Amino acid sequence: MASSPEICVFGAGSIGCYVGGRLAATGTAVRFIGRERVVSEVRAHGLHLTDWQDADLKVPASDARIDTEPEALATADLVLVTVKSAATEEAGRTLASRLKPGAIVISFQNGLHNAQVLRGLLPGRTVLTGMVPFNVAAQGQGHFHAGSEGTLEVEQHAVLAPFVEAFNRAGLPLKQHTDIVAVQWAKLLFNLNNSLNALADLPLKQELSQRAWRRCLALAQQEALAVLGRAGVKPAKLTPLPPGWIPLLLGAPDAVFGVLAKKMLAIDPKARSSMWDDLHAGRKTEVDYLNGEVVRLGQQHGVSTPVNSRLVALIREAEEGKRRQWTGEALLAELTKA
Ligand SMILES: NC(=O)C1=CN([C@@H]2O[C@H](COP(=O)(O)OP(=O)(O)OC[C@H]3O[C@@H](n4cnc5c(N)ncnc54)[C@H](OP(=O)(O)O)[C@@H]3O)[C@@H](O)[C@H]2O)C=CC1
Ligand SMILES: CC(C)(CO)C(=O)C(=O)O
Repeated sequence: MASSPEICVFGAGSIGCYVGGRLAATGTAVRFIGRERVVSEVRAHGLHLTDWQDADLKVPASDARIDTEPEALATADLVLVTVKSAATEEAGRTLASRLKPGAIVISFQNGLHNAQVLRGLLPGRTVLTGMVPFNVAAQGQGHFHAGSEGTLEVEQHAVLAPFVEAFNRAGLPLKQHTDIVAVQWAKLLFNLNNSLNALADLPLKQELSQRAWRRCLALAQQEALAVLGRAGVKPAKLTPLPPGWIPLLLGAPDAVFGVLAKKMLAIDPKARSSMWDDLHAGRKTEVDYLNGEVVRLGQQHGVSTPVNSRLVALIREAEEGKRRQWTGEALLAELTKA
């Protein structure tokens, strides 16, 4: 490896442009592979990366190395896979014939099995699971804004050593974990809100400020926690409260929640879930990889999961263009009769 490593982002969208953009803006050699729409946007405007605190970084268009062709994979020391879950298999096939010897891969995706899918297609390679806790919204003209807090997490491994400094410089330190499955499940418990946020058609802050929507999330999480309990999986504690207590907090009246859960509501007022982004753009969502995982694990362990099953069905309906206008109260009634 050259003294300063080269990083390639595969799937230049919200997460890829934000994480890769911050690395590029702070002196790391980063190349991006994405679709034509994003490629022409970044070639025209460069990248502008901001966050909910005071980060404000830029990569001028002349320095933004982005292409639709995957040539950059041949020289990368580290590849960050940031496509949506349904695109992971195709990504793996593209990486397989192009990665240089010794290149490592991190899946910075939601869901549970993306790294496993990549490993299956990349035998002999080191593929690590990563987790992005914060929200990133594409604002247009190459501007990507992180609207909530959190630290990048990744499966602990010695191969990460040459890259640690680059992530530190970017202000995105990598927190390494020995039990990444527990971290993934803890994140998935939060991602059960992605489907609710998409059905609510509201910014996250507004949705989570309403008790009825929070009670829907509490139902989905309680169901998931029961399944995890039966399966013997203990989700990691990513917040001051352990995962088992969060449904209780979610059920609190608005005024109490506003005081006790200040951090949970510290979200950019315009931020929405990545599943809302997908529905809004007419794309298939990741619901099968989120609520669908609860349903599958429930089936394996004989635990019924009517709430998450119903949410999967409602999102599938919305994907097919049969989107209903839900209030939190109406959805809560629908889920409690499930
Ligand atoms: N956005 C967020 O706030 C967060 C997202 N996540 C997770 O991170 C992952 C990425 O999400 P996000 O950044 O929002 O997704 P985006 O859809 O914004 O970005 C992914 C990009 O990759 C492109 N892509 C897919 N396949 C290829 C390919 N073969 N070659 C080139 N480009 C490709 C997609 O194009 P196309 O659409 O045409 O396929 C899309 O432009 C997901 O798993 C998501 O759940 C995690 C935390 C927060
Ligand atoms: C950060 C969070 C939980 C909400 O934006 C997310 O992971 C997503 O939108 O997919």
